[in-house]
Parts: sequence; C-alpha cells; structure tokens
Amino acid sequence: MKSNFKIRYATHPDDAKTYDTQRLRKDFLVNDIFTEDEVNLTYSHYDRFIMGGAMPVHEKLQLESIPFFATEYFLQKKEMGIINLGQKGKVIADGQIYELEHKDALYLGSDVKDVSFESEEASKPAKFYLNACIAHKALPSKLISFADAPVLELGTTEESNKRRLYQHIVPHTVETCQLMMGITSPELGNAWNTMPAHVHELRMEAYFYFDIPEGKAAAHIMGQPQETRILWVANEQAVISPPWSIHCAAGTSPYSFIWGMAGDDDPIVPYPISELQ
Ligand SMILES: O=C[C@H](O)[C@@H](O)CC(=O)C(=O)O
Ligand SMILES: [Zn+2]
Repeated sequence: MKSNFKIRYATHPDDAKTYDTQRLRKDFLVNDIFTEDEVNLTYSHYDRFIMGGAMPVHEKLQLESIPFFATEYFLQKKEMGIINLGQKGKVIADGQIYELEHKDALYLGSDVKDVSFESEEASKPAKFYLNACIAHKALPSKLISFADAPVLELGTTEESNKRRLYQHIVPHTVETCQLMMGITSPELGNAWNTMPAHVHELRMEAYFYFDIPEGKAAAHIMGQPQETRILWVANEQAVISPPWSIHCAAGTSPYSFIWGMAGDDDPIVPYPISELQ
C-alpha cells in the first residue's frame, strides 16, 4: 500500500478574484481521491480540514500516521468521518469491526489509534471517502447507516432544485467536536444543489461529487456572492470551499455529492439569488 499526502494553502478573497481558471483549479479542486490500494489525503489550511479516500482492492490499507503531524497515530487530536461510496467493506478501528455498505457512514473519535480499511471482494471494492479535522476531546465512534440517516426534502421542481439531503454526521445523529457530513442528491430532472446559495463565514466546506456519468459534469460555482467563478467538475472530484465562498452547482446529468464541514457554529443564511454576480 501507499499513502499520499498533499497540502493546500488558504487564499484571501481579494487574491482569488485575480486567479485564472488553472490557478483556481490548482488551489480549490481536489483530484485523485480514489486510487487502488492507496490512501490519498489532502490537508487544507482552512480549518485544518483533511479530505481523501481509501480504496482497498487487493490488500488491507492502514491509516498511517503522517510524520508531518508529529503525533503517534493519525487520529491523535483528530476526528474522522467516513462514507463508503463503493461496495461492502470494513473499517477496523482498534480491533472493532465496522461493516459499511454503500453510503453508510462511520464517525471515529480521536482516541482511536489503529484504523484499517478492507473490501469484502476485490472485484467490488469499497471506496471510503474520508474527512478529518481537529478534535479537542475524544468522543465515541458511531456507525450511521444510510437507512438511518435523517433526510431533508429541499427545493422544488419549478426551481430545478428538488433534492434529498441525508444527514449522516450532524449534531442530532452523533456528537462530534467540529465535523459534519452527509450526502445531497438532486432528484431526477433537477439540476441545482444548494440554491439559494449561502456563505458561512465561520466554517469551511468541501464538496465531493460522485455518480456523475462518464462524459457529464457539474458546474460548481465558488467565490464571494458578488464575484463568482465556475469550476467544471467530473466524477469523484472535490472542491474546497473557503469560508468566504458560496458553494453550489448545476449538473448536466443526475449526480450526488458528499458535503463535509468543520469550523465554528454558524447558522446558514441563504443569499438572495437576485444579488448574485
Ligand atoms: O452548509 C451546508 C451545505 O452547503 C450543504 O449541506 C447544502 C446542500 O447540500 C444543499 O442545500 O443542497
Ligand atoms: Zn454550506
């Protein structure tokens, strides 16, 4: 197995305004989340948020401590949320086996020293999408199945934004220090997520798009509400959303995405659509 680790720095919105497409993609788009028998991690300076993937195929993968952290084990002072986007697999946390089916989630607290990932069948691998952030205390780990995740029905077909928002890791399903995660899926024939869009100045967010068919894409919109830019995203690409940025998209086909957030408590206030620029 191999672990890959990259750093993304933070950007002032006045600087981001001057970025061309390639620079925006370099700083805010995250590729290579799932590669066979590898653990890929990207460490963002926004809220020290880590996103990545573990895709065990032929071998069991280990969540290795990263020398850069100078901690004994990966989750020391960190908490993690995991959502399986592949087929059946196992996350083994200090000997405790958690079986995750498609779209099931697992929260791991910061006292878990040893984490490994395994697929049930190599021909149908699990794909564990990972988010982690700083934790000030150790909280109990918990499995949240897709079936048990509370669902919010949002939007209308008239506005092309009818969608289901599954709340896997939110305060009323599992206690965490900072982390929140879930899945949003527009209903068939609806293009928009997170419209009206919003900004939460006190927390960052990462969107990980999946189930985008080959040859299709989503137009993810970022930037301050008066200074927006588009990032075209393909299947299994993530976008880092700084606290000063809106984050929403319209797809050219059906799609879904995992949202993950860390930072301070910040109520979400929709931004008036007529004032977007
Ligand atoms: O802060 C919350 C996040 O942006 C998402 O949960 C919103 C979302 O998925 C949607 O409205 O479609
Ligand atoms: Zn948001």
